Amino acid sequence: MNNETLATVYHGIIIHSLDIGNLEFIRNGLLAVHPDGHIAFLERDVGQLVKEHLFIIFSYSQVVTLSEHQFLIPGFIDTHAHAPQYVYAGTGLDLPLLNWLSTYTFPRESAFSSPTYALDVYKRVISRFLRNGTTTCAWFATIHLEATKLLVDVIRANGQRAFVGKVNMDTCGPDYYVEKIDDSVESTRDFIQYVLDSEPDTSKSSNSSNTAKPTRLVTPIITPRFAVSCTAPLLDSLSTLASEHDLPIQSHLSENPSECELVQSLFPHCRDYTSVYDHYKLLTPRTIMAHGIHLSSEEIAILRDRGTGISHCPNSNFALQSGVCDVRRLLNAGVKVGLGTDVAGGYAPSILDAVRQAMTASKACKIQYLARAEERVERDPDYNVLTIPEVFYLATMGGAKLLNLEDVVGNFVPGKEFDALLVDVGVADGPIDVFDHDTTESLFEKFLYLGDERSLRAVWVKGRRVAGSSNSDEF
Ligand SMILES: O=c1[nH]c(=O)c2nc[nH]c2[nH]1
Ligand SMILES: [Zn+2]
Repeated sequence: MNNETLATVYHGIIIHSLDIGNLEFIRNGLLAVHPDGHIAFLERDVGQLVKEHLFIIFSYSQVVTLSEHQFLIPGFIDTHAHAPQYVYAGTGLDLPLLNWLSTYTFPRESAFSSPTYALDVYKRVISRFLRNGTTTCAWFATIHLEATKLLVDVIRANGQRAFVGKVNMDTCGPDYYVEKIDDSVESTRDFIQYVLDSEPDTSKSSNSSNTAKPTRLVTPIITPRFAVSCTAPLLDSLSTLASEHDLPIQSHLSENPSECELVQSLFPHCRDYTSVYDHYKLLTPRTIMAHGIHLSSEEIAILRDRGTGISHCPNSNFALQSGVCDVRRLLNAGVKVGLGTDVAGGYAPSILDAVRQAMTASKACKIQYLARAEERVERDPDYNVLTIPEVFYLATMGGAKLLNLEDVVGNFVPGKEFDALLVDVGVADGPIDVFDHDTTESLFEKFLYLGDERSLRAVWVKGRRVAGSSNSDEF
């Protein structure tokens, strides 16, 4: 029997979110992964007898016993990132959104007309995100069909779970980076077919036992860049495409005050920015809107009623001086929220960074609230800063819910697929020092604030090891 046909049983500390604010620490857990990548069972507090005889009880499985400074957590979910923008991540953060787009973004994205260039960049960005523990990502590509197909190929070859969108933009762009509406729609249609045909949905034919329904690893996603860059007929055609193929949708919403004013002037018949997308039937339970910083209460109510969620991208919001998104307000209103890196408006290719900056953004909201209480009083007079369990939830289960993958990934409920990270806070020459007073809880918190790719010994998607700092024989 070779390793591929064996179940794997992990024994040790397992940490995951059952719900927002309900973080479960399992100290003496057993988690079994079926060879097809599904979680077969999760046992809490296994007895001494089982612990001592693991290798006999599970003689038909590989048994992995974690050390005291290691723990398993669900893989991170990045709900918003731009793959081509990785080439200038960490540069060009001196301008606000609209100037930033025309000065840095459009020139760089236009270079993806070259498939060879695209292939080289896409290999590097996917590998970088996987090493940082991003097991699922919602990607924006560029307007180029061939390059976007290559992004799908690279993602599949590297084993990431992903949503990939060919970007649509037929107006308000520079001459060198704008599409004709018919080309935009036709190439999107071609792209959808490419992704669907090259990975048939196995959910109808599977007879795999004890598992949730199998899902595709890469899903096409309809991607109008934002309301500024799409004409009304293009928005119409894209919503038709999404409903014809029952596909998710992603875009940007209410990121920057000048952008909001521009949208209002381009769509004077709509009451506000959110209503533009609503008018063109682009707000569905499968829509992910990045940012949502400057929303009125009415706009938030529309999002909640449509089941549309927000990808919170705090690094980008600070870096492009866009504003501070009040996540507590969105959560209180019942809007779904996940975290996004928004590379390269955000400079860091890591959801650990998004966790940290989400904490800082929440504290900035509180500070703002304290300083200007009379203006914000009707928002939430008892403003509560986000907690570690809440932000970890946003990085895992919250992202899964936003992407409608909550039955597939996000935590370790049996039947879900094993997308996971093996964290080692004691790794030699790593970013974390462990002291005698440390507890499992404090080490988990240190990992969230101080950890980096060295702390991730193994990264799995659907049970397949796709990255990690240990050599692959070890895990
Ligand atoms: O952060 C952002 N990045 C982008 O590429 C973009 N395009 C429109 N709006 C945007 N916001
Ligand atoms: Zn973005």
